[in-house]
Amino acid sequence: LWDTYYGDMSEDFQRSHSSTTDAPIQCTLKSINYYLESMGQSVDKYDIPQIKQQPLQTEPRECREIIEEMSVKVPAEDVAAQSKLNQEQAEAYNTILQRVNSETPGLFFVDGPGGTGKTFLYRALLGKVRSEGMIALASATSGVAAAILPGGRTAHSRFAIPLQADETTMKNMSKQGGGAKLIRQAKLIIWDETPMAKRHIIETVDRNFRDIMDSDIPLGGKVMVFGGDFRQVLPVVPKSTRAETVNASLVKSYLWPLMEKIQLSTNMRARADTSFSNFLLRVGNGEETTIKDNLIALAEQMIVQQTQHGNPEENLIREIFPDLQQNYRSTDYITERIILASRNEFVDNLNEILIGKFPGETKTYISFDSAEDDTNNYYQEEYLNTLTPNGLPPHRLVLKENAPIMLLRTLDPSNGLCNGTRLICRGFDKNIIHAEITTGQYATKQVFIPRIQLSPPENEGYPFKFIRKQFPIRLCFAMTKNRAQGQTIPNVGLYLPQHVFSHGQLYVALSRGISMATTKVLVMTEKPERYKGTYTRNIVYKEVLGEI
Ligand SMILES: Nc1ncnc2c1ncn2[C@@H]1O[C@H](COP(=O)(O)OP(=O)(O)OP(=O)(O)O)[C@@H](O)[C@H]1O
Repeated sequence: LWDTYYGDMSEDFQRSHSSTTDAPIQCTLKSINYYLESMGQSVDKYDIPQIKQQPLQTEPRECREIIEEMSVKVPAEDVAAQSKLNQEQAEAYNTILQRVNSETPGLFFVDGPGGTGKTFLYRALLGKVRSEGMIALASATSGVAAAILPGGRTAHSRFAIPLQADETTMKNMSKQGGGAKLIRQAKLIIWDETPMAKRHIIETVDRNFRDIMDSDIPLGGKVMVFGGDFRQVLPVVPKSTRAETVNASLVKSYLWPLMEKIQLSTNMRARADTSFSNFLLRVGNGEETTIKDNLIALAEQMIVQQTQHGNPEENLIREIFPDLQQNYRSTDYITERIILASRNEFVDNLNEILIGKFPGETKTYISFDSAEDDTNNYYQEEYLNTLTPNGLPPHRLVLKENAPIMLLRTLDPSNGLCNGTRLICRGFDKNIIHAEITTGQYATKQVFIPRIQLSPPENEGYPFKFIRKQFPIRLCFAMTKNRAQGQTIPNVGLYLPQHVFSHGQLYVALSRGISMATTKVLVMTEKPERYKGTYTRNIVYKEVLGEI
């Protein structure tokens, strides 16, 4: 890639440094390194020319990590948030800030059901600490949750966590490097969505912080705020049993009893509809009355009625995307609604119906698929085209201008392009798609998405290395429930052709919404005999919640 694209990548630098041959190379390498570092990588890991060390300067230059952190802007709304905190949030805010100001260790876990304002609290804290000239680090388990926090990074890139961390993983960050210096200087560190991370990962960070801080105190004695909601998605352990999932959870870590628990309980998202927020809490805690097999009743107001004729999906689509033909150009209309389903095949089907209804000219991008090391040509391209492994875009990507899409890879986290970021298509070129970010702090930012090579995760179980060259995006009128975690979406449709099958799925989906009136559920499973009303399954691993 370096040899092929050096000419293009260095064009600007060649113009401004025409007198030397080395300067354009060094500038190009530094510019590539800038992007690699934001993804926890660096040029020295690749077999290309290397960045030369600068001759010693009289004034020692601050490292990139600290310069970058000190330049994170504090949004005015985060400063304003400090005066809007509800009583529970204000108590949490004061307790945490007291530790920051007195420079005493603090190991907290902010627990609160979806919508209780955990993110709101983090943003108020980050705003306060940063506006006083101190360093506060924001991280989250997923890219989307990280992108909601100003200066947020995924915990993996922020703490340089190896992909395969386990009980024995020790050092992941050099003690002398910029990352370690940043940790030492940080007065506050936030890690949102911790319940989604495997405990081994958090324990690896603990070992590393102790090493960096030369301290035996948990997390090196930093003021560390973990937070999240165990009622929502737990760590994903492929093909695991319930006991294995529970064992991978933070509640089973030696760190858990050491954390000071802070509880938030007022649902700020659905504060205008208390019967909805109380219902959500009962669903999340597994306290909603069941009739049998974990079946719970849903309020009639939320049910999408099925007519005898026609597609049931059509009724759900009409409820969530009313008057699509008149509203499709409105960014607010598109971002304020979503249909959630549990499986990719359901999501694909709904997206296909909706893009068909969406006004405008169709643009289709066909992927180029190949199987690496398939010297005998066992796997024909036509066969590869039919595969759509988890997390990969389809072979035929059908789009329209103004249609909603979701990014499937982290391309540039410092500019809001994370795995899971929602966008709207604005224009199409042969090898580039012009889009606008619609979620998080980068909303309204115009970006370009390139066509890239993608492979499924190794545990997808293909006997060959599958490579698809395609734009790393999917349509996003509908998406899987787990992807919606952390987001507030005013009009939520829930598509249930079958019952949910794992912990927290029903709750994550329902708790994205703000009221019963704007949350619609299409239940297509058989009605239980002798019971009136509509029922669906709610699965809650109470053994995890019991530890809180
Ligand atoms: N004190 C507050 N005043 C006004 N609005 C608030 C307050 N706290 C939270 N909100 C609003 O309530 C909604 C939900 O808050 P937030 O996203 O912070 O909840 P959360 O606990 O992080 O939810 P989830 O677990 O689903 O990610 C947001 O729209 C947020 O702006």
